[in-house]
Amino acid sequence: MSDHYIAPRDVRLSEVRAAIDHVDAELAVLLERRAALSGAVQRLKPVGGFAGRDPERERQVVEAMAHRAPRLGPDRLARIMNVVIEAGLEVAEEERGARAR
Ligand SMILES: C=C(O[C@@H]1C=C(C(=O)O)C=C[C@H]1O)C(=O)O
Repeated sequence: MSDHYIAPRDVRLSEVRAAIDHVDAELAVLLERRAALSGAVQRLKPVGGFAGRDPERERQVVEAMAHRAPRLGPDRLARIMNVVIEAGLEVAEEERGARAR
């Protein structure tokens, strides 16, 4: 076997990793867009940011996503979306602080 031999499994691995990189690139764009939309909502609400958190709305978000992501299921999606939502609220609060300065 030469040093340049690439096992079929490795080809497959790099292909699948490339597919993951592609999905992650899309995910990053969607997460950035979601954070911007969440920031817009915070500016429209009477009480925005962490103080205006709406658990019922967050539950609805997860429930809707669970229909589209049955493999992940509602419990894992709730954990994922909690992090995503908190990240959006953090960005909104940082930007609000920057605007106030
Ligand atoms: C964006 C909102 O504010 C917060 C952030 C949410 C989100 O990122 O999906 C959902 C509910 C709220 O906790 C909203 O009330 O719709």
